Amino acid sequence: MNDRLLRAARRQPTDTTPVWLMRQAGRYLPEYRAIRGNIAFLDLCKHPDLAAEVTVQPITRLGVDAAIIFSDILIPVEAMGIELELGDKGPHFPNPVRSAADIERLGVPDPVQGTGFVAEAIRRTRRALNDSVPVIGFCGAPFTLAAYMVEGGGSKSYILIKRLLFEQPQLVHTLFEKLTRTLIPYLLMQVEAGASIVQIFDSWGGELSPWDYERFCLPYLTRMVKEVQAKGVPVILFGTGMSNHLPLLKRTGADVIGQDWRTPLDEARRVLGPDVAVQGNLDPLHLFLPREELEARVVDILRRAGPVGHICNLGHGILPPTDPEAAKFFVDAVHKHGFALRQSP
Ligand SMILES: Cc1c2[nH]c(c1CCC(=O)O)Cc1[nH]c(c(CCC(=O)O)c1C)Cc1[nH]c(c(CCC(=O)O)c1C)Cc1[nH]c(c(C)c1CCC(=O)O)C2
Repeated sequence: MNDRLLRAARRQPTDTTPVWLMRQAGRYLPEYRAIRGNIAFLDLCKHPDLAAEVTVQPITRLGVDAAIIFSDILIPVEAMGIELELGDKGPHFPNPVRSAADIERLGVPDPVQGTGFVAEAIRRTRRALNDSVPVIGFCGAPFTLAAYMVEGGGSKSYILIKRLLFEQPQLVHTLFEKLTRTLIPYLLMQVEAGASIVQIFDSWGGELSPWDYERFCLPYLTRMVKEVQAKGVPVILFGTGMSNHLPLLKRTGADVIGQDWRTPLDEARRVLGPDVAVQGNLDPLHLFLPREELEARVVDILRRAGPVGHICNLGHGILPPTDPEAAKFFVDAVHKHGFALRQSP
């Protein structure tokens, strides 16, 4: 198996820098759009054969060093018994979670009964890949998931979830506790099915001050990280807008801390110290730069990160209008300059 990504996560030497792209299976790929043209997004997630097929698409086309299972962070939330719609405008919960009774009604699903199709997609993906690259499992973090559940969908201001947090903190702790008791077995099911590493997406965690993040999020994240690591599997923790939260993220014990493009990786390293790996962090919009400028950004990222303990990636998900050739150029440039960096560090 190409184990560059797993070695980098454990800060072991590699021949070059491993790379994958958040949202690497998605609408920028014509072969994804061809399948998605005939099936709704949630149905695609729940159809293990097709989910495995789209998971493998970017491996074949881009030559990335890992597959991330095709699914969504909201899949286990739906299994808690709340109606979820995923339309053109993003996720929508027609009956958002706003009261004690709403939280009381949520279940803690058995992972196989509620979301067994994810495990099946992982098994089929591993077979299709013939174990050529590792499979990344994932879930959302309690705050990011709760933000969708309480707001009823995406948000710009996060007023409802933050008001609930500050006006009725005990309610939010009850919700986070239920989410954590759902997410830990969900991640362990993915590990059991063949995920070799997992990523926790706290995409909107940067909306909270470090003070609130420490009190409301850290205890749950730390539990999730510990339980996965107890199975011998490394954990990547990713968030955006969290330059000032890095000391907290480090305290979760995660093996890898994912960075968006706002934090230069040498600065992240200065704060995080030598015993944590970093992931990132090209601005997804940089894939629209002329090729030689894109290449210069890659060289800069690799130099700042150094040769050990770096998984290269975008700073957030790849955007639908991106040219797949630009994504391929990015992956090739990381591999080429990653080799060169190790010849003359
Ligand atoms: C916040 C979040 C969500 N989902 C996810 C996050 C965290 C990552 C991040 O911060 O971006 C995680 C996610 N969503 C998807 C994956 C698949 C794996 C991958 O290739 O990275 C992963 C890891 C597929 C998807 N999830 C979604 C799509 C688009 C669905 C389609 O085909 O129409 C895909 C490929 C839908 C989705 N799902 C979500 C949103 C906001 C949207 C709509 C945005 C959009 O339309 O691009 C919630």
